[in-house]
Amino acid sequence: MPPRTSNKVKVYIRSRPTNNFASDMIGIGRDNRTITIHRTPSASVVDNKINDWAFHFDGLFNNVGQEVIFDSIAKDVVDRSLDGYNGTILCYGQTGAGKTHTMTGFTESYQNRGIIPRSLQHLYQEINTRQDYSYSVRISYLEIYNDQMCDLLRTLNSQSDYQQHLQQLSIGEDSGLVYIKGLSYRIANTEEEALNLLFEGETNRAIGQHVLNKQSSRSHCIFTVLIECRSILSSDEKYTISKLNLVDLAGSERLAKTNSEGVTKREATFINKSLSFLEQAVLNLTDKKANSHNFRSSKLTHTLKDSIGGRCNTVMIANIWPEMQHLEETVSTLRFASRMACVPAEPTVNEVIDPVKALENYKRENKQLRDELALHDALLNRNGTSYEPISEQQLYEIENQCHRFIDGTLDEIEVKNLRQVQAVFNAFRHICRASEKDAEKKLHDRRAIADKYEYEQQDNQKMFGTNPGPNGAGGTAGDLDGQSFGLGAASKDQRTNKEALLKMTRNKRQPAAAAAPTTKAPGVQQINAKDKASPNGFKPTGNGPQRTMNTDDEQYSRVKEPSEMVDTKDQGLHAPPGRTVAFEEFKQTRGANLNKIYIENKDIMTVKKKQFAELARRVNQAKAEIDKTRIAAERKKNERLTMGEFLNENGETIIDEEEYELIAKLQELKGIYRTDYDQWKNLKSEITYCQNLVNQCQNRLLQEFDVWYRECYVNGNNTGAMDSLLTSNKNNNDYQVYDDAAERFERMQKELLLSDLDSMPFRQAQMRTNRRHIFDAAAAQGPWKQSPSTTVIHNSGSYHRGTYDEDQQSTPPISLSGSRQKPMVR
Ligand SMILES: Nc1ncnc2c1ncn2[C@@H]1O[C@H](COP(=O)(O)OP(=O)(O)OP(=O)(O)O)[C@@H](O)[C@H]1O
Repeated sequence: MPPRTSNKVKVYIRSRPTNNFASDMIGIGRDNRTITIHRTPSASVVDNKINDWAFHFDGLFNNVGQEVIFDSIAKDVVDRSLDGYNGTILCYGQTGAGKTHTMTGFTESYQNRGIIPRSLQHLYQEINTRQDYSYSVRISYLEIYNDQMCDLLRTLNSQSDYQQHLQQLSIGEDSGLVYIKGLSYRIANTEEEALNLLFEGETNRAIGQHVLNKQSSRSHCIFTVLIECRSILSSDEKYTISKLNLVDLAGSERLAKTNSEGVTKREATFINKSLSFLEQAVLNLTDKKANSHNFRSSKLTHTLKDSIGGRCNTVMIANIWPEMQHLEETVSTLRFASRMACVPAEPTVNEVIDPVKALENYKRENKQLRDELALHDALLNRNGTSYEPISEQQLYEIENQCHRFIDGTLDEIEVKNLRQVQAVFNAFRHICRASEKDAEKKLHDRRAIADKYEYEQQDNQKMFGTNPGPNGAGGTAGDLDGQSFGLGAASKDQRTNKEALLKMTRNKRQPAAAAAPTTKAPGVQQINAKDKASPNGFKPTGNGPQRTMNTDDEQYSRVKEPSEMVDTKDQGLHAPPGRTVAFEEFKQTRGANLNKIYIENKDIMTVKKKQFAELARRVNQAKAEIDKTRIAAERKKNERLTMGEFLNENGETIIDEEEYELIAKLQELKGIYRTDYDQWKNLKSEITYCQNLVNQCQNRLLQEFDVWYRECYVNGNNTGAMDSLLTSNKNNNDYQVYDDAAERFERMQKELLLSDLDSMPFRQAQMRTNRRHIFDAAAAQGPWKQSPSTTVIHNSGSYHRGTYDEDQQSTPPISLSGSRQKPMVR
């Protein structure tokens, strides 16, 4: 066994003197640190239990007196508590093994007094020798009975007092330190006062015992000495507060063995429960990953949360009763003790800062520094330098100077001391923040204007010429003033519907229809029929009856709707459909094959992505399972190690079935994990590949659509603007298959505008002019009769050039299927 490392809880074994020492079963090593147990297996019963153990501790005490125990185990803890370290000494073991004897001893026999009275004696003796420090000692005595706490230093006159006090305490925590609310801490200036408190507590405990149990101590008792230590010599604001816990745990017992009944059984259940919580908590302390919350599972563990290991100097004495009939209990005590021996402990001094003293010190230091500065200035003949705090008035003046400095009306800001330098910096910061806020507000206002402008612009583009005309014709779309390009707002019912538009657009490009103007698609005929009665679906002047919308009417009005730029009232010009609509059509015609491949690829990718997600879930699940199993296996291994390893004749380690199963399960899980993980990785590359295919399809689709759109709607000579529009959009990373070119164009414009708000009016005007040029160029190519002198502003807001005869208003102004149909560029 390797020697025990010092940064662990120290554990000692004390065996109760007996004439029946089971020497054939219990062996004590010569080093007085090792104890071996050998249990003879029962001949009649098949017994798979372990029968041999070897435990290694910090010390073993057999047949030694109280003084040796104190000097060897407790003295150092008491000394260190005077140095500011928290200390805990706790006695653990089966009932009757000598815990109370070790901790308290016989209160009536001085020679046989236990650790507590000896500690108190040593404590005060030591305090008297430490002349440079002032100590204040306070004492509390807590009993935990049936998971209820009782303050043993309260005056308890009767049994009912005892029961009443059980209810009055609760446990609190502050920055990881545990305290008992309501527990009294009594000042003890001398050893005698402290012993008085110990005996008072013992008396109260006896009152409790009288009512609640008549046998051994059936409760856990924590005698706490709180030591506050301040230096007398130094004015240091730091001081130490340490807590010395002397714990006498209730004895563990086996219910079956003691045949406990009634109250005793209930007590034993509570004791065993709290001790097993303690075991669990100790086990968790040895496992870094374990949750420290289970300290709260019982009053005992919660109270001792900051007193076992960690920053606390902890020592445990495991009391055993080395007789044959107590072998089971002895093994169980030793096993718990060996677990405790694994709990890490790195004791640290509990230093506290006294705020009052700290303030006094700072004030003194401040004064000294000022005096020194004054002396320094006097030596350098620097008069008039003040080190007083800056007044409000001075601050105002400094800020003023900073403003003037920024404006350029002041060349220098005069500063004489550090405070002023800081004040100047603060003033600059203040000014900077104020102007930032101001700029933000201005930007916000401008953006609001820009957005509004942008919105109007978009709206206008969509509804090119859909405003009610100046003649007041209800719902008539057109220019507001009847002179310009007619950007206005369309009413809702005038807006188009995609399908209708698509239908109409297709009809427009029917080759047969294009060749023979007289052959019209049914939809077209229907519209024309309507046109006869009411061209445009509106009454052209304000005098006629208001338009009533029926289904056909609606359809017609949709066709005329400007949002997709359909032709208006005259025979001749036609606006191209929006790119979204055109794209739908393209996907069903020339781009059908490509679109099919695109959709197929996307579907495959979707399926793969689903598989990918499922696999990822499985991989994660396997990982979680592995982690869980690994923790369990490690815990099992630790248990095995702390109990001492057992080897077979070949020198191989023997492990129990549970641990074996855990290891096997771990291997199996790792296999599953590896397979799934490999699959997951393969699928990941497949998805990347599929994504590339989908992207390629998308791009192809778009490229071919652009070509097709140009062929169908843009005349060869007029493609410049459209080209630039398309090209600029292609460079945009956010390019979406379903994006309308116009929308992208708008977005680009918006970005430009937002980047330079001052240029907004200029750019808007430029856009409008460009549009006009494009339109002019497109219109100039038209096969219709051109008469540049005639300019017609249609109700739809679109603007056509060509022959227009007012008298022809009764004839349909638009022939969607005729040869005169001419797509327009907007
Ligand atoms: N080392 C020892 N030397 C002399 N007597 C001892 C020693 N250890 C125990 N005894 C005696 O054994 C008896 C039981 O001891 P004690 O009450 O301390 O046990 P305990 O572990 O506190 O039991 P419980 O958990 O039931 O309170 C007492 O009479 C005590 O004096």
